Amino acid sequence: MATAIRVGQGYDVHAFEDSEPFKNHIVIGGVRIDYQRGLKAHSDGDVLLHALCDALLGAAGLGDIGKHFPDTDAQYKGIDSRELLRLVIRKLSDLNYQLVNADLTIVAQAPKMAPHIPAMCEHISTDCVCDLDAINVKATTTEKLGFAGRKEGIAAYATVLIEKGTEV
Ligand SMILES: Nc1ccn([C@@H]2O[C@H](COP(=O)(O)O)[C@@H](O)[C@H]2O)c(=O)n1
Ligand SMILES: C[C@@]1(CO)OP(=O)(O)OP(=O)(O)OC[C@H]1O
Repeated sequence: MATAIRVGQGYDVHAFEDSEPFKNHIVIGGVRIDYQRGLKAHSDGDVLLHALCDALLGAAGLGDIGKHFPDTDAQYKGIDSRELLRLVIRKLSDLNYQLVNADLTIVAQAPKMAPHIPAMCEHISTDCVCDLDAINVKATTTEKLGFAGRKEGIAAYATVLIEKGTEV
């Protein structure tokens, strides 16, 4: 039995928005966080899960999230991004890939992410069908610099390792 391992990286940004349905809360890592603004998106705007989906798809050589779930398709309007993550995991599983670990970074001046990180890790490990300690979520400000520092939006980075068992 030989094991193939592959790395993937993902990056996503969503801008803050004040109109319905993006008011008063954001969703990050599947956690709803009360906030004075929302994140503009076709889906629920979960920038962290979008970066993770891109990293997983990239690692498997499957393109990116927009290729599989176009933002012009009405079936994804307002969708819970955890559903997209589970669909991505199924695509990898069909190719006999599984997640080894994911290291994720949220770039946001506000709101404070730290209290919500344990719940994010729980959601992601459940959806990725992996151990909790395979998922690491971090947050950082940009010391008020750039679009994130001006609170114009939130960015997220994801790095993943996936493995595939192959018969030899
Ligand atoms: N939106 C954020 C940003 C950061 N944190 C936590 O604060 C710590 C310090 O952030 P710096 O940008 O000053 O390095 C960081 O380690 C995070 O734990 C946060 O919770 N939410
Ligand atoms: C998730 C999708 C699909 O609803 O839309 P958005 O929520 O706008 O997110 P984005 O990261 O811009 O691109 C991926 C899209 O295809």
